Amino acid sequence: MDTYDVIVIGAGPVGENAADRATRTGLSVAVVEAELVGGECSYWACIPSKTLLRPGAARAAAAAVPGVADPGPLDVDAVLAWRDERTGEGDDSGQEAWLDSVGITLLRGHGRLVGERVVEVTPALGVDDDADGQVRRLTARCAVVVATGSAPVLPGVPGLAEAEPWTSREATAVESVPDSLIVVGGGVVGCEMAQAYADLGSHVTLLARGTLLGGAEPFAGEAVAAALRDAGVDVRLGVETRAVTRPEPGGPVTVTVTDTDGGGPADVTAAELLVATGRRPRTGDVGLDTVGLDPAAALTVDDTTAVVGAAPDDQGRPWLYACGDVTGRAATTHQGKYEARVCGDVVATRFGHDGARATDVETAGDWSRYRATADHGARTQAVFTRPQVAWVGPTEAAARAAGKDVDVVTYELGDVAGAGVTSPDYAGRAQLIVDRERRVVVGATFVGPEAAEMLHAATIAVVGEVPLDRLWHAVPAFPTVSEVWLRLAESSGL
Ligand SMILES: Cc1cc2nc3c(=O)[nH]c(=O)nc-3n(C[C@H](O)[C@H](O)[C@H](O)COP(=O)(O)OP(=O)(O)OC[C@H]3O[C@@H](n4cnc5c(N)ncnc54)[C@H](O)[C@@H]3O)c2cc1C
Ligand SMILES: NC(=O)c1ccc[n+]([C@@H]2O[C@H](COP(=O)([O-])OP(=O)(O)OC[C@H]3O[C@@H](n4cnc5c(N)ncnc54)[C@H](O)[C@@H]3O)[C@@H](O)[C@H]2O)c1
Repeated sequence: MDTYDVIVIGAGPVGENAADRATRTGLSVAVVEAELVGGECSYWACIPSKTLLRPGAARAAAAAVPGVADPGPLDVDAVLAWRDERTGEGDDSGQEAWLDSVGITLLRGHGRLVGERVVEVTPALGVDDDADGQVRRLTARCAVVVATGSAPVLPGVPGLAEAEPWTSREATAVESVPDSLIVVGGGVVGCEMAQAYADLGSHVTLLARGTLLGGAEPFAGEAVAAALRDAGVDVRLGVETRAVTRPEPGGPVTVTVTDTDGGGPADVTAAELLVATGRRPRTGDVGLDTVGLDPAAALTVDDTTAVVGAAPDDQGRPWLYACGDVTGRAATTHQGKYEARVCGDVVATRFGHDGARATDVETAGDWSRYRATADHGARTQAVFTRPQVAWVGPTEAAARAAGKDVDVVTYELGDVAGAGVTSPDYAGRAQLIVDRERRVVVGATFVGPEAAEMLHAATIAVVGEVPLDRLWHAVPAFPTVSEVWLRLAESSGL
């Protein structure tokens, strides 16, 4: 039996980071990966989707400025080639070399708990495993970290599974762009992919059962819906998908919808269908039942990333940890990697060779490196549509639902001097949610060109709980769009 101090199941961005931090006090760490080191994010999610979106954004930015020649349509082959270059065409040898360089052992195969601190690795389909097809048993002296990510959810619509729709994997790995595409789901994947495929020349129909980007402020989804329509996307809000038919495999596909208020039915036909109706934590085949946990549920963790409900080791220390999509806390790479840094540091300190510091974890405060506190009030998200949407902390509705007494301050980005010199038709909106009593920013949303780049200032204000009176002294440069901070402060009474 192979023994390591720490075993991480899943070498996505989150597992890699947890493993890296856990090595820092001298612990030996192995990661088990069933597919590609780098996970969903590197090959089928963040990186390919952003490379598919960036050329359209760059073209639009150029077209919005007087004096720049019409950039014309995108060169689709060149866009796909850039996507391939950025994703390494599914070659993870670079990431494998990085693991090696930081002293982490990679074991290829499917990892599954078979008891307390014992992990079985079985050969995974299509993976060149390290044990010649043999099952290996590994023991963790200290801790096991589950970082197995999430998988797309297909709703139980009649005919949908038989139609073999795309999930985000097929949409981001596409080799030729279909003439027309139906997207079911108005969340982040649905909106970003509708944008990308419209940019790439496909006729896109976006079917959303509610509004767009339901997790964001309503004005954000409204702005994205309007802009997608301007870009030629047929955006249908408030429609329920009832049935799907695809008579010939690979042939045209028809989706039957009804209005959620009772209208319809109506048919929409296209060359391809993408289903983007959410993801669920990948917990089903990780052996959670062998350690007394529910394999059908997300792995609930406390702020040290220890799994809630797992029995501690014989010294009373938590041995099972989880971070990233599998916890159901947040489903973004940056938030997952933040949890991974906390997880790795907790494990390294609790079990590391400098045992004298182990109590640091127990005595640490909320904003120490040993607590994933930002997961609660300071989660960030950026959506790379046009306009971009970026937010930190709760929306106004979520803040009020949580019983917070807040003021809401908004300002149109187009009215800021920096906007006028960025492009003549620059438009967007910034909104702050301000705790009325403490006069600190608890949430912020930006909608507009490159809004994602404006987010971090707000994140610092929220995490730092910077009072508005002090923010007043953070002077934005002229003429930048960030001058909106000054206008927002004025609007809040300064
Ligand atoms: C289309 C799309 C675009 C996205 N764009 C962004 C973006 O721009 N920015 C952003 O922050 N987030 C984005 N996300 C979300 C982001 O991809 C995820 O939050 C992130 O990948 C989560 O990382 P993870 O390591 O938890 O999981 P994953 O990236 O899913 O990695 C988990 C790894 O575990 C492996 N694994 C699973 N089970 C086992 C097992 N039993 N044994 C061994 N290995 C196993 C998997 O093979 C995988 O490599 C996007 C998601 C999608 C779908
Ligand atoms: N830029 C980014 O950070 C980025 C990009 C893409 C994805 N992601 C992450 O990936 C995760 C998954 O994205 P997603 O868009 O699949 O999920 P999501 O939860 O953001 O959106 C799913 C959408 O599908 C709708 N839906 C659910 N069931 C449906 C049904 N039966 N019929 C029609 N619509 C239905 C929901 O109402 C919702 O609007 C998100 O949590 C997101 O954080 C992040």
